[in-house]
Amino acid sequence: MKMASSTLICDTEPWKELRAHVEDINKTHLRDLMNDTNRCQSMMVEFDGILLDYSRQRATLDTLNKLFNLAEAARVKEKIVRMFNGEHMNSTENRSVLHVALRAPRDAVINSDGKNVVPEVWQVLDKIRDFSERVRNGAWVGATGKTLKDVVAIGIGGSFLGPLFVHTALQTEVEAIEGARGRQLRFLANVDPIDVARNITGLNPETTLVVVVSKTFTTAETMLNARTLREWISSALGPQAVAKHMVAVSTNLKLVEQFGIDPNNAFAFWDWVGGRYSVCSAVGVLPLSLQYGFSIVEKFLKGASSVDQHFYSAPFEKNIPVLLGLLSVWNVSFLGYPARAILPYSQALEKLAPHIQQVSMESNGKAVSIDGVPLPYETGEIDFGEPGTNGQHSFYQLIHQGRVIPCDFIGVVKSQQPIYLKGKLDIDVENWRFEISILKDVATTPKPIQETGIKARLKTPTYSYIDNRMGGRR
Ligand SMILES: O=P(O)(O)OC[C@H]1O[C@H](O)[C@H](O)[C@@H](O)[C@@H]1O
Repeated sequence: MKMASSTLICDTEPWKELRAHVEDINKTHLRDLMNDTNRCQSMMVEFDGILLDYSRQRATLDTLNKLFNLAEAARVKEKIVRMFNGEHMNSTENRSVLHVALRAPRDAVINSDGKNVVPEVWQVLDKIRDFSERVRNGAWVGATGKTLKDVVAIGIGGSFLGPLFVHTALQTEVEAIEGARGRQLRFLANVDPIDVARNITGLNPETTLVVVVSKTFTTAETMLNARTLREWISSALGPQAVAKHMVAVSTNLKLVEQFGIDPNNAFAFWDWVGGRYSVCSAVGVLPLSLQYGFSIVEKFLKGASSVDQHFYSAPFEKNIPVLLGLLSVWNVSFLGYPARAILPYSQALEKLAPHIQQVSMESNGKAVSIDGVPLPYETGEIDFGEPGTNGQHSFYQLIHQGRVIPCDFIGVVKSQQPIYLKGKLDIDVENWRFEISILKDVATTPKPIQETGIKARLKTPTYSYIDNRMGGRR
């Protein structure tokens, strides 16, 4: 089914069918849905060590089919292809949307405006590899000849949250710990002087490298913080020290130069990268390579590229990003649940929720269609979250008491870190068991995770034990 660009999606048949279908779903109970083995087995998808189990969504296989019809009406597949082909999907700015090119293999061909952008991407990645190695092995030194062992990355929004998330996830990873030995990476985002004070406390300008990260190089908070740290360096070491102690990441190399940073020490990215999707550009790769070494960050890029390929080629029934997107639309625009809780049972994923908050809430939740027509329905969810164990002793109470909030439980099968009390189960297994036990009223018994060979599991129970109709647990 085709949709004229000015037609609102809510005027299409698939949308109307889903609207009518809400009634059917309201008559069902998750306990009964969970008794349907065929349904539950069909609602598990695995890719590259990630298992998505969405059997606890308030949805049937019929709901899914209707959502796939909606995706067809919205021409999702066609849009994915157009995006990867570098078409100007960003119609308001008339630009390509090509963050996928940032992690494409060296020999890939991805065109934007008739030019293959992959060689440029790799030129910058090679430059980062070279620069970060020189800083890390002491070939590049500060103004007084000392090795630069600490990095302060200044940036806000997309120039902050993605890199912070990955940094937090790597901090306890065994190989990354080795790469980071003797080094510190800090992030300065807030214009509040307290954030400046916190970030320079304990650092010596002589051994500190400042990375100013800003797509536009005009963001008020970032520029003020950049001037503040420029002053911190030059008042301690003299103005000529800035060249050795400050580098930049930006699409606006002219403004970088005007600020006083040598353009040779600027790491470019491109206007076809949305700020919130820029973690795989120099925005994330430079500070993270300085801290952990390029080879570790390259693994992160490879992982992202692998999910890109999955998103591009997997049929929608097996496509994890597409399924999660469609279920969000179902929950928000049809079932009327405004929020989504992101609940990783892993402290390493502590900063996932703030990152997703920007990626999701700055992208979705629009009041108008792409053609500027006001929308008569709600879009986009309110994302929030914390590591699950901590959330259990905080905001879960409200959820237990009957407010329906779709929850994404993220379990990790093998923790980055061993437990210290010998003879106990691995801590993530404990958490997973807890999750299984709280779902016991509705769950068919999941296979023990040790047997699945899966690295991570993402569950998306819409109401699970949360719904009062289940009788509640607490
Ligand atoms: O990277 P910058 O140009 O400094 O922008 C930082 C942030 O600025 C604004 O808030 C935009 O809405 C964000 O998407 C962006 O990430």
